[in-house]
Amino acid sequence: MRNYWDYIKVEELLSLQGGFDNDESKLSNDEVVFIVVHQVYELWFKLILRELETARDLFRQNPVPDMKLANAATSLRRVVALFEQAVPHFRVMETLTTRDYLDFRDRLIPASGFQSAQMREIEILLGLDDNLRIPLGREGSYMAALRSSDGSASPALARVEHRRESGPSFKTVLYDWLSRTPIDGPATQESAERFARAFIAGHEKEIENRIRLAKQNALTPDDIARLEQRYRAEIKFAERFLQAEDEEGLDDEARAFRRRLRAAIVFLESYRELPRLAWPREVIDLVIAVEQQMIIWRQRHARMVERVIGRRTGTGGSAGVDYLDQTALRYRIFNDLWAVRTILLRKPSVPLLSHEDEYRFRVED
Ligand code: HEM
Ligand SMILES: N[C@@H](CC(=O)c1ccccc1NC=O)C(=O)O
Repeated sequence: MRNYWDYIKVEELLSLQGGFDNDESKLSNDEVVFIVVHQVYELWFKLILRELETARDLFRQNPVPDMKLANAATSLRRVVALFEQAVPHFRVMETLTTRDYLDFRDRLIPASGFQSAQMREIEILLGLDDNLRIPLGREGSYMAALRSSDGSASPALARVEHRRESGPSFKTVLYDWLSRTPIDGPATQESAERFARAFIAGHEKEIENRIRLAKQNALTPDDIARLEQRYRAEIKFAERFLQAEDEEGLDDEARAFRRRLRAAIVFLESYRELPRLAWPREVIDLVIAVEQQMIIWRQRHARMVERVIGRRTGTGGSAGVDYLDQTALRYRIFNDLWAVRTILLRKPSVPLLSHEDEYRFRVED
């Protein structure tokens, strides 16, 4: 007969909180809290990975079926909800006082959350650039930290190695998809760059207007000079960003790709009321929401760590909170999506489209 305990595997699940010696009777409530909070996180990470993989596989198609964008949004919305649920969960860990935790902490050395394979898988699947990674301080790379203490392979290492080899990152396939956006006409380099030029002109006009208003309301001549300098820097940023002149070492093809990508993001954000652009824009907004939640997760973990162990060295050998604060600040994946929000224009200032009708609903025959 079908029953709850056989489906949820309750007995097996409740037998997994015994720590290194698999004997929960030897553990304090504090240590069982420590273990259970981690296990709950790993289950949230499991669900996040499933949804990110579904979204990645969807965008891996070329063309990406428009009818499937709603499914991608559903997966990404669930990832946001999972992180939003996981972040406050650190509150349970904060019921541990520093002294309570120190009662069993030394026995954990050198184990660390730095060895959470699924967190690494989430970073890899999203597309975190390895060049951004901050060394832990003990090993050459984050992959080395996944080896057993005698240097042998581990299930965690196998899991992460498999993820690294299991296809392109979500960022890669999403950016490829965006670079194929038909911008005010055909999906060509020329139409992308023509739109970018028109947008830059609109941006410059809007900023000039803001400088004029600032001059009318500024307090002192120094204020005017400072504000004008800032606004002119914004104009320069918009030009360099849309012409992809802000990145060193790009060859012509890579620079042309960056220009198509960035023009597409600006285009989707600027005309999102056009029906055929609505879902694509919803997707890129959800990608920002996912990355925002991941940054908040890192921050919330670091504040919990600071509350529980202060700024002492981590069991994994890192500088502890100082290391964690750096990763929260530096680990960014979707910089292009975030940067566009600096240059978007008010609706009256965006360029008029020549092929607006092509973005209205088409009656599929
Ligand atoms: C009392 C609770 C905790 C403390 C004191 C703590 C402390 C630390 C410290 C100091 C590090 C830096 C690496 C090291 O030197 O060990 C770290 C890394 C990490 N911890 Fe925790 N942690 C705690 C709970 C958790 C929980 C519940 C999770 C959930 C899975 C977690 C996940 C991670 C991850 C994924 C990293 C690697 C972060 C990165 O490299 O960006 N930690 N933790
Ligand atoms: N790195 C933590 C120890 C720790 O939190 C931990 C130890 C074993 C297994 C998971 C852990 N969680 C996160 O790092 C610390 O320095 O206290």
